[in-house]
Amino acid sequence: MEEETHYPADSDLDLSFTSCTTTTTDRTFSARSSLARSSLTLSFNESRLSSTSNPTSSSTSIPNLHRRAHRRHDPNWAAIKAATTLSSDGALHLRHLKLLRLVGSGNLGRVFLCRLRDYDHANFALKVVDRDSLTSKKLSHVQTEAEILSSLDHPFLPTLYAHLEVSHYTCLLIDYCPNGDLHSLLRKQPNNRLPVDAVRFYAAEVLVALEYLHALGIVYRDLKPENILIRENGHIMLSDFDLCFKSDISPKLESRTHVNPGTTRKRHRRRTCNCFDGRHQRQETVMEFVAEPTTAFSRSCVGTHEYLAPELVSGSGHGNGVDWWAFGVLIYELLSGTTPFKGGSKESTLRNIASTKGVRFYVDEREREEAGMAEARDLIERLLVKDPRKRLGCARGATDIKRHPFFHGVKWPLIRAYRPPELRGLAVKRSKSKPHASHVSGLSSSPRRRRCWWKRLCNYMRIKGSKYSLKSNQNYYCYVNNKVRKCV
Ligand SMILES: Nc1ncnc2c1ncn2[C@@H]1O[C@H](COP(=O)(O)OP(=O)(O)OP(=O)(O)O)[C@@H](O)[C@H]1O
Repeated sequence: MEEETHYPADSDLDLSFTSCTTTTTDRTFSARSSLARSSLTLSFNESRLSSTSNPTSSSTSIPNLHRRAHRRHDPNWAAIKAATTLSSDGALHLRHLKLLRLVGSGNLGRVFLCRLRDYDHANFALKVVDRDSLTSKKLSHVQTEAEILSSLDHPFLPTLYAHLEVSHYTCLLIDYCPNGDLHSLLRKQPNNRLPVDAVRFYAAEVLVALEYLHALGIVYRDLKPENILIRENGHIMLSDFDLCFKSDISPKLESRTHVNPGTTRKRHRRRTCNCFDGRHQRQETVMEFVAEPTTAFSRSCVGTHEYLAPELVSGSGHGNGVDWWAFGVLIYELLSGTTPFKGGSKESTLRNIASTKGVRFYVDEREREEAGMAEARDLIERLLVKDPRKRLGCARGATDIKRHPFFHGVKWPLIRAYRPPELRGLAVKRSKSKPHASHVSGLSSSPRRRRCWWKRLCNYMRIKGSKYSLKSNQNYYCYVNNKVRKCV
């Protein structure tokens, strides 16, 4: 079926943004919005980003992001560049876009799927905000979102292709995510929960995105599955930056000493004797880059009830620790289908968060045995520490969290190349280039799973009657090495 399209002219904005919604889209949207949890804002003394745009003037602009390193091969930029080359003033205008359908609405505005008029192969999302219908506080949220979007350059965060100020509308052109959000995806899974491997994949990507935001001094403050969108390639894109808080950061290099019994590295090495077993251990001093806004401070109570950190609920002031708390709630929800402090009402949820009671897990035996579950529970317990000073991530940020055993084996620099999980209701378009050999999950396979693979491989070799017989003291890697040597 052909999609209904509408070509907006800069002069007929009111018509363009109200006439192209189809009944189907409305149905999809209302189903999603009834389940999604809304964010709250209770501002006491907000320090907001200063606005650079003039909201009354009509203007069009394209941020100069395409010069940035990781955008060089982005086909969407190529399409935008082609469209603007033909434009008389070299800028992108609303008339260059055709709106295909409404994909969702939020507190601030509506989001449309759109394409460039003359370059049909690239999809974009256009967030349209009617400034006339917003209060001054919501207007400041729009400005915050626009400014933060324009400063981002990361694969797990949106790219702002254009920021159009036309009449009383603010339009932000960003990447379109056809796979919806993680909240809707979770609801499509058996028992509303994801397997541990899939949780590790999404958690690792969110962690890297938060690390990047924190390095820019941005505290996200609205982490929840509804704000984690899934791109066409199955990787994530954090969205919704209107509740962010920007602080000054002072990146520093910190030295950390860690004990490594089997290290062969020569750098900064010192030998110590273990008092308990008398064995020699090596102490390594590693220099680490820490760029977390650990001194950021805001008193506003913003976020979504079930994801609010205790210091947000009490209004005692907060920093980047609220994101690490929400990160713990997120992992809990992805694993169990519910949030850890959820009560019968919003008030009782807030009471549970503010109480001294710790996190409790309700998992059945089968789930308890799932490889990685124990590590996941340990990580959650360390993140959901009510005192932010003792919470994992609050002292040195993502660096400490990445080191937790739940993420053991994840090769962080290769995170973009990991194969996304295959889940019910998720249609992932595989890239032509070969993805990294291991899925994030496969890297930290349990000894039980490795034994299982090993057994299967032995059976297979027996059936094939291979001349490369496997002895029980050989492992798979020895086998592969032998085979390679013989081939040579
Ligand atoms: N880039 C995108 N691709 C696909 N869908 C999107 C995109 N951005 C937003 N959406 C969808 O549009 C809806 C509203 O978007 P968004 O949350 O950004 O609006 P908002 O006004 O900031 O909402 P909120 O009430 O959460 O502040 C959401 O359901 C979201 O899933």
